[in-house]
Amino acid sequence: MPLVAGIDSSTQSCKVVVRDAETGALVRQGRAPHPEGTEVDPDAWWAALRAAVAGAGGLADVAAVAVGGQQHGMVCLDEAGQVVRPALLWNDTRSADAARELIEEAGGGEAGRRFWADATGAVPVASFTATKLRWLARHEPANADRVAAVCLPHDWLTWRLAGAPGLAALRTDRGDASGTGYWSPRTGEYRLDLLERAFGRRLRVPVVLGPAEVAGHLDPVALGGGPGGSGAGDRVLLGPGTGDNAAAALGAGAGPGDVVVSIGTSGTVFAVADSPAADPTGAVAGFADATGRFLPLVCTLNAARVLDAAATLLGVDLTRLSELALAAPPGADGLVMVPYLEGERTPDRPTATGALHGLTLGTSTPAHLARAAVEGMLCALADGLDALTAQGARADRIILVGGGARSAAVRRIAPQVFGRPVVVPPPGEYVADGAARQAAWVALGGAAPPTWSPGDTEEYASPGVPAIRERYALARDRVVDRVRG
Ligand SMILES: Nc1ncnc2c1ncn2[C@@H]1O[C@H](COP(=O)(O)OP(=O)(O)O)[C@@H](O)[C@H]1O
Ligand SMILES: O=C(CO)[C@@H](O)[C@H](O)COP(=O)(O)O
Repeated sequence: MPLVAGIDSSTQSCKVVVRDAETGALVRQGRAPHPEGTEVDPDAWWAALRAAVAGAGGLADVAAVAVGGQQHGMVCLDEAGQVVRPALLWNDTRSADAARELIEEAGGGEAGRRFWADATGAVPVASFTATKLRWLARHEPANADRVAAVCLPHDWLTWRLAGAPGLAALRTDRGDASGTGYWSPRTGEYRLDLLERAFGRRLRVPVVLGPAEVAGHLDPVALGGGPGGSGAGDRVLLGPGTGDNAAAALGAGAGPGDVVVSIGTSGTVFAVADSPAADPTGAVAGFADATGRFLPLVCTLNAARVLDAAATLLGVDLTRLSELALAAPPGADGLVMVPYLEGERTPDRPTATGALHGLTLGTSTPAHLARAAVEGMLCALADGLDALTAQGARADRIILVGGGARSAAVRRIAPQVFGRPVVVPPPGEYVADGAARQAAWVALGGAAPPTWSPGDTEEYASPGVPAIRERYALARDRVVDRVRG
């Protein structure tokens, strides 16, 4: 019974699962929080990973481990492998002007967007690593001068697990490479000319591995002694890892015809596809997946935290928020929340703020506000679903995952907003599970990852309520920008 471990180093926390490689049965798990903020010292991820591994009983008995991580984050290393400055995360919007510049420099407008979509599968937005490199070059030239290599959160953590054995040992995978803005899912090759265009010079980048290739071995001393340490670490295989959405697709067992809607810190809507996407509108990012296929994806910056914010506004916990939302009628009698609390990426409104429309004496109740928060967050994702299907994705089945899917209100209101049923797998850590399934593939070999039972899914069906989205569409663009300073 070989065991494998999967690690999810996502925005808000690090989660570790240890599973049976052949059956997928959960053996043990651990978790630890990440610091707040859109700029984070990678050492904080490492500390959280160590704590989560210790909570999961260590890695001494596993055959392989793989890391799924939040996408796009810019981790800059100097020649000695030291981190140059705190990482800028996917939800840090300071590089929005850099994204606009890169599109302008490629011809601007439709031509500029098409250039990037054709070259890299996606139109630059502030989330992507290439725009963060441009920001660094412009705003922190002394730091920029020190950078020798750039990698992503999961690449860096895999490298740390290997003992940080020099920059030449950095490894990544197709899924995460496809979110950098300087790798082409269509050709499977880096576009270092585009990295140079963004940053001003070329940098060392991780080697891109195939889906089940070995990235190295766990360094026996990397996790230290004690309960988190690995006793027999020198033979523990490291998988290539991947971005958290590609890992979630693997963990949820998504296949052709499935659309996954993930409600975590980000809201994502994505499909597993056989051919690469290139959407010049920029709504759909044509990423690669973790199995050798593709992962067209729409991402919003505002998802589970909209619910957190609504609960804070109302002074209730998330369970009560859900009860309140379900106590108001569909459409909340016309109260609409536009949920751009962090600015927004899809649509591209990096400096937008949120808004409440439709306040009357009748809608000024906690239940209406709770319902408007759930519906507004889901409407933004429904727009994403439309964009995905407009690019040719099939949506035979919608699978709802992520922390926000633990909300009964989200599960029950989603079919009313999406206009179709949703399938909800048992509550779990699908990113960590996907990383574990990749680790099992690395450990067991074969042409495809092992088939693991998905557990009992629940289907939520309810007639669609088109008025919810119609009203949201009237409100969506009526927001003001953030006040600077
Ligand atoms: N019962 C619940 N109802 C609503 N939201 C929830 C519930 N449980 C967890 N969450 C939310 O899920 C989010 C974390 O989701 P997760 O997918 O782990 O995020 P990430 O992977 O981005 O770190 C938090 O914002 C948390 O408030
Ligand atoms: O930027 C994207 C996808 O393009 C985000 O989905 C990040 O990958 C962060 O994910 P979570 O922490 O929300 O899971």
